[in-house]
Amino acid sequence: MTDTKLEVEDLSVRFATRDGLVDAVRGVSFTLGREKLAIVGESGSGKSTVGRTLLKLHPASARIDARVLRFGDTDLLRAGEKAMHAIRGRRMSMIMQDPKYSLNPVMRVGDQIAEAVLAHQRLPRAQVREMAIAMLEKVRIREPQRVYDRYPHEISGGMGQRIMIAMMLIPNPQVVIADEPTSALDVSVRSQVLSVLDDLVDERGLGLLFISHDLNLVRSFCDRVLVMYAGRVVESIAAADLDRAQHPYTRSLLAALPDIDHRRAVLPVLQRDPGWLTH
Ligand SMILES: Nc1ncnc2c1ncn2[C@@H]1O[C@H](COP(=O)(O)OP(=O)(O)OP(=O)(O)O)[C@@H](O)[C@H]1O
Repeated sequence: MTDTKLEVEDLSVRFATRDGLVDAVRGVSFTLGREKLAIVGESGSGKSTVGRTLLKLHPASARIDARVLRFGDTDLLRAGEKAMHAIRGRRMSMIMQDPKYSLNPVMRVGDQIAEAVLAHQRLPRAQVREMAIAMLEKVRIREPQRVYDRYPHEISGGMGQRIMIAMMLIPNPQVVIADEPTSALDVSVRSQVLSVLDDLVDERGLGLLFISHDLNLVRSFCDRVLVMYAGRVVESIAAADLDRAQHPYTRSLLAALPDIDHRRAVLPVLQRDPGWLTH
């Protein structure tokens, strides 16, 4: 791993709710360099809260504490709204699960990319169109000239997700947070989106924080894995070493994965241990 882009030390996020305080993230530490770092864990373990906190997209009810929360040379803890506005979507971007909610349904996809280009630089109309088409090619969309004129409902989920990635790339971000970017896609298009993300890390040298509940997927796609349980990182491990994971929670997640070669009459049930929180 080279050049640290994100540094997180002892991050805690607590929400004030009507039913009391919720400790969503507890003492999480990690760094992100030029790599694909996964955060895995079951629903409610705090993965998305970590991602949103880095962009300070948390609701007002959240209380954020950390010893270090740094993006490049910016101290995110002290960064005000103006500084965050300059970072969000420019230097650090987020890809959400479902592109349908992010694309404008009444605007042609090419025009949406062109608008994103124009938001960052002033260029003549024809050149903007050329750039938008080049971005579509970059995310491996075939017949980009035709796709340019389509509306979001006329394209597939996988194509929509790649269009979102194309838009996100325009300002050349250093860090991308992808929150379950492929869970709404079927398996055949999932690999197209993953290979586009893979190229970005290789070619542009960006850092990818890949949030997922799918241990099998991150095992083959990511370089390192943080396993979260009830707000804590219980294990941090190279993806290639997952089979040698030490923590009982990681081991039970692995044991619960379906195995096509060994059918089981009874599916394993994950047995929880209160001691996991103190490991
Ligand atoms: N705005 C909020 N107000 C109150 N509690 C919240 C808020 N956002 C998240 N939480 C709580 O924080 C905890 C962590 O939620 P988070 O969404 O980060 O988990 P997750 O691991 O990303 O789950 P999922 O995979 O379902 O998205 C949960 O208990 C959730 O209910």
